[in-house]
Amino acid sequence: MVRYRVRGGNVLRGTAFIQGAKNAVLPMIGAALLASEGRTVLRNVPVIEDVRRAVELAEAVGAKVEFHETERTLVIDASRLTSPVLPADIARRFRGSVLFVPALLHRLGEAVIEGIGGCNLGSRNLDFHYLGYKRLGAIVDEGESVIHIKAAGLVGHSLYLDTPSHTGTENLIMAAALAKGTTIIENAALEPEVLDVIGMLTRMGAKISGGGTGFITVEGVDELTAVEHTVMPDRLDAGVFAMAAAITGGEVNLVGASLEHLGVVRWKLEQMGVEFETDGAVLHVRRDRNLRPINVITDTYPGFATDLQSPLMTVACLADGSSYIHERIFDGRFALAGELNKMGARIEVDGSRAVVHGPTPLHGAEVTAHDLRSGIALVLAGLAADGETTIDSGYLIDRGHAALAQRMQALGADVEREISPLSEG
Ligand SMILES: CC(=O)N[C@H]1[C@@H](OP(=O)(O)OP(=O)(O)OC[C@H]2O[C@@H](n3ccc(=O)[nH]c3=O)[C@H](O)[C@@H]2O)O[C@H](CO)[C@@H](O)[C@@H]1O
Ligand SMILES: C=C(OP(=O)(O)O)C(=O)O
Repeated sequence: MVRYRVRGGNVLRGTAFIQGAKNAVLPMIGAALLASEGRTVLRNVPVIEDVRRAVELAEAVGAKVEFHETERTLVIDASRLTSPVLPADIARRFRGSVLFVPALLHRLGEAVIEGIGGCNLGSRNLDFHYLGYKRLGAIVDEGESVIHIKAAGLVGHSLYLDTPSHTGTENLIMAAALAKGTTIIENAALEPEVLDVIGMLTRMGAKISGGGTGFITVEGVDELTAVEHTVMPDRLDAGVFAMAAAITGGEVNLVGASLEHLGVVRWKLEQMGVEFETDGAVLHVRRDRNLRPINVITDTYPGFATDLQSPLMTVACLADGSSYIHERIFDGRFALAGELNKMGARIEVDGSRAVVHGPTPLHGAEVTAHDLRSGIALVLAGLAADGETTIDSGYLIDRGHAALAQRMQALGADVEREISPLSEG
């Protein structure tokens, strides 16, 4: 029912406040459920739909949760969990629901997964999670529609991930944190969000070493304590606002953005002609020359983040020449190309590779978000387009970006969020 309306042509200037990281706060809510006493306080929580769903899911399993949205603070009391069931009507609406499983296994001895949601990006398997739980002693019954996991006390073991899964690493660390004995996780994810979650778990009393090396050791402890933790800034939100400045030839100050976390994304944007400068704790971004084309291959961190590949595809439409994009993480991320082509782009897709023929002036059109990042990529396209762009299925954008329209308006963009009876999402 949510739709974004963007009228293009305005150059973005001013200050944007970068939200706390969606992909850090969701596992942290899962981690908070591991504490059987006391109240956890999470600060810098992004006010996004995924967090609202996570609050509903935590309440569904028995936790008491207060989301003080104005203060961007969550207070979670998980001293009494009452149900192992992750109900389909909530769990199917976001991916982070998968991060509740370790707490349910430790606290209630079982977890019942009626459905897992998240962006529709092609195949999104969970086999590393289930194999890991099994190696730690759980019984996993993968039924047609319901997955039932039982564990009468997990025991440490050596684990290996075929690829460094982000949530897989977080889940196996949480499962190992309260297991008996030592767990080793090889080929673990290196994303900054994973390190922030390890930081929180460590303060809760978990014994975790090797974070950021790909080889993590977890010594199980008997209990974890509720703590206060401030969620790291969202590097994907920061990347999007940097690209919004870039695509409009503007100049913005990003408060709360970490240049270090942008990693390769920063180097690629610089090659395209975008300038970054840190001014103390503020990141200054501007673009005042023609955009150059770029080659991008997505990868797990520290490679180019797949979640920023979609907005980068939009920026590439305006570059002077052909850009080449190879998507290596998800097989269903190029639905965006068809939407951008409706706006005048010339993008050819061949399997996991795309060639963006720039520069193509974009014009407003009625387009659809297929997932969170294609949605925000279409907002960027609308900013650069002639005329008006409407983006249906706007709920997907609200899953991951807080107060997007207001923050864009503060930079001078003409972006409105509206509730439409005609569209879905
Ligand atoms: C809530 C959250 O943090 N979501 C992020 C997380 O998703 P998520 O944790 O789901 O992504 P993963 O890193 O697990 O998945 C990456 C790839 O590994 C495959 N795979 C993963 C697990 C598994 O058990 N088996 C398997 O084959 C997936 O199909 C996919 O092709 O990382 C993605 C990749 O950076 C990001 O796009 C998402 O924003
Ligand atoms: C893929 C994403 O999210 P999720 O894993 O929550 O679906 C995303 O944030 O772009």
